[in-house]
Amino acid sequence: MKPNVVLYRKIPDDLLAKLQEQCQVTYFDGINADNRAAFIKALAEAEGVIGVGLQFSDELMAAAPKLKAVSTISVGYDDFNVAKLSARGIALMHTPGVLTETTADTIFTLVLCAARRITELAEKVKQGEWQGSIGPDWYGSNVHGKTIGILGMGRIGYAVAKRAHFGFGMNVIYYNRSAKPEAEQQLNARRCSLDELLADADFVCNVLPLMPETRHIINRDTLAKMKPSAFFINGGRGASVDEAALVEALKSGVIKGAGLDVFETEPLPVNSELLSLPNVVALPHIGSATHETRYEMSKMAVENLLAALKGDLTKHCVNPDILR
Ligand SMILES: NC(=O)C1=CN([C@@H]2O[C@H](COP(=O)(O)OP(=O)(O)OC[C@H]3O[C@@H](n4cnc5c(N)ncnc54)[C@H](O)[C@@H]3O)[C@@H](O)[C@H]2O)C=CC1
Ligand SMILES: O=C(O)C(=O)CO
Repeated sequence: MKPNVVLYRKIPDDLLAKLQEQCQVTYFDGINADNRAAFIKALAEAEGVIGVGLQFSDELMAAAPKLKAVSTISVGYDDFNVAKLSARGIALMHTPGVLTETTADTIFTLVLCAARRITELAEKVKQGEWQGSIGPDWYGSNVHGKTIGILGMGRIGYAVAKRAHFGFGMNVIYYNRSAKPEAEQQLNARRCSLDELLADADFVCNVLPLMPETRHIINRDTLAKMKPSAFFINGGRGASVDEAALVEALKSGVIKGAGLDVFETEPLPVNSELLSLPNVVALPHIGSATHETRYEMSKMAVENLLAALKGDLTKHCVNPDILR
């Protein structure tokens, strides 16, 4: 008999067909207040779950007594409690690698947009405010030749650093829990302490995964250690930043500006003070959002789930130790 699978995010038709060939699929086009009860009911028979963008709470875990594998269509897996999944022998699969370069493109775009005030000034042009030759009040800051500090020199951190080093002649420093010899050899990157990075970087760029140690790693104290001319870029997770402290730092000139793809609450509430600040570039969590990359992520997530349901945890499994 085919295993029951609950899919809670739209995926391309050919990938849905592939999933349906091997599984009995119950599909939800995202979970909201109207369909949550039906989703919870469907979980009762689910051996597999696949989707993204939903906190997989204790309530949902309890509603899924037959669960064997969860496949998130993302590389970040902070929506899941890995320890609790492992304790129940449930495999957690994710999508590393396929989104690395696309996400690095987005993050570097934020570096450029924040430094050169692209969105702010483009808006002024549209509003008819470009009435003469521009002066220093519309100038930005150089990117080339500056120092970029990468928080989290993993797959995406390295891809951002590669762009900075080869494309823009930037000096690369990084904070990571282990040394990254490849980055040091290929990009002349220097590993340093968090404090050193904050003090030296012109662009502090967060690509750390969200976990208890990294929650609010950017806060009032760490922001105060940055240069007043520096920019903070967030391409990791919103909750790595104390957003109230960031707003304060941006308003009071503790730092110069920010480029943000991720937020503590998503979608970013329309009354967020961040939106009223001219020195903030805010994107709607589009790090990996290209047609090509989102297709590859869905494909990998489907393949991951099918493999995990057959007991194959050799690829893209967060907790392969459950087999021991
Ligand atoms: N904005 C977006 O759309 C996207 C955001 N992301 C975020 O980026 C994160 C990173 O993705 P990858 O680079 O693929 O992951 P990765 O696992 O390759 O890199 C993470 C790096 O952070 C380091 N690290 C982890 N915890 C640390 C700690 N407490 N202190 C210091 N270093 C620590 C690891 O050693 C590793 O080098 C994801 O977890 C996700 O949250 C990922 C994709 C898209
Ligand atoms: O994959 C992730 O972790 C994202 O944030 C979206 O691509």
